[in-house]
Amino acid sequence: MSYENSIAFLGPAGTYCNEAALRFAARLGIDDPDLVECASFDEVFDCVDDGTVRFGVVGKENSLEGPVTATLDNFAFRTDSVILAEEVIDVRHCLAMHPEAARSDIRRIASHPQGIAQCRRFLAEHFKGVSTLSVASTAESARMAAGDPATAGICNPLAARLHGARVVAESIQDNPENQTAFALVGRLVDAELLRGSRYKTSLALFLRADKPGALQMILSEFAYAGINLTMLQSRPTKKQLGDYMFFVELDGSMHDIDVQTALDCLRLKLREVKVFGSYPVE
Ligand SMILES: O=C(O)C(=O)C[C@]1(C(=O)O)C=C[C@@H](O)C=C1
Repeated sequence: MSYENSIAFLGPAGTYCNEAALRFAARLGIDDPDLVECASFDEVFDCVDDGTVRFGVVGKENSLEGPVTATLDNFAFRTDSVILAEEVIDVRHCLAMHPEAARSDIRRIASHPQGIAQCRRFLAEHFKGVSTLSVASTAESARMAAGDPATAGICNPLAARLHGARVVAESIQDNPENQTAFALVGRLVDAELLRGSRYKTSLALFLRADKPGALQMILSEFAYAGINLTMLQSRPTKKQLGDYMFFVELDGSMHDIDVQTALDCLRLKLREVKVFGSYPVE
C-alpha cells in the first residue's frame, strides 16, 4: 500500500462513504487510490491519526437527520486531524433482499442507523411491526441480505449488486432529495492540497461557564463580523450533566479577515475555540 494514495473509508465496498472516497480521490488527482476499509468512523479517524493512511472519509451531515454526531465528537474530543474538503453525495436508498427470498420471508430490516432513520415512512407503510437492526454501514446490510433470506437491507443499489443481493424497491428514502455531506480528513500539512472558490469552516466552542446570554454573545460576534452560520448544534461536553458546548459551521475561511476577527474575539471570551478546518466546498 502506498501511504501517499491511501484513503480510509467506512466499509465494506458499496457504502456512500466509498462513493465519496472515489470522488475525493478524483479531486486529489489520485487515479488508483489505496482504499482501506474501516468498520466505523472512529476507526477511520484512528487510521489517519496513527499514520496508517494519509486521508480518511467520514459522514458529516445529512439533509434529513442533521449532523453526524460521531464525527463531530471525534473532532471535538479525540483527533487533531482536520477537514480538507467536503463532498455532497445524493443518497438514494433501495431495499435489498436475498436473491431467492420472497417479501413474506423478511423478519428484520438491517441498515446503518442513518439509513433506517431516513426511510422511516417507507418502513411504517410497508413493514409495520417488522424489527429493525442497526449495523455498521448500509453496504454491510446488503452483505447480510445476500446471505440471509430473513434479513433485508437498506443500501445503495450499487452495494446490493456488489454483494449479490436483489433490489426490490428503489428510492425508498423519506425525501427524494436526501443528501449526505462527507468530509475528507487528513493532517494539517495537507490543508492547502485542495482549493476552491468557496470555503466553509467548522469549529467547536467551549464555554468558560454556563451563564445567561452565552449563546447570544457567540452569535453576536458572528453577526457583527457579517458571517453567515450554516450549522449550529449543542452537544454535551461529556463532563457533567447539563454541561454543553457548541458546534458551528460558517461560510468563509479562517484566513478571511472577518472570520479571523470573530474568532479572535471569541477566543478572549471562551475557554476554547477548536477549528476543525477551513475547506473548499464544491
Ligand atoms: O453506511 C453508509 O453507506 C455510509 O456511508 C454512512 C452513512 C452515514 O453516516 O450517514 C452515509 C450516508 C447515509 O446517510 C447513510 C449512512
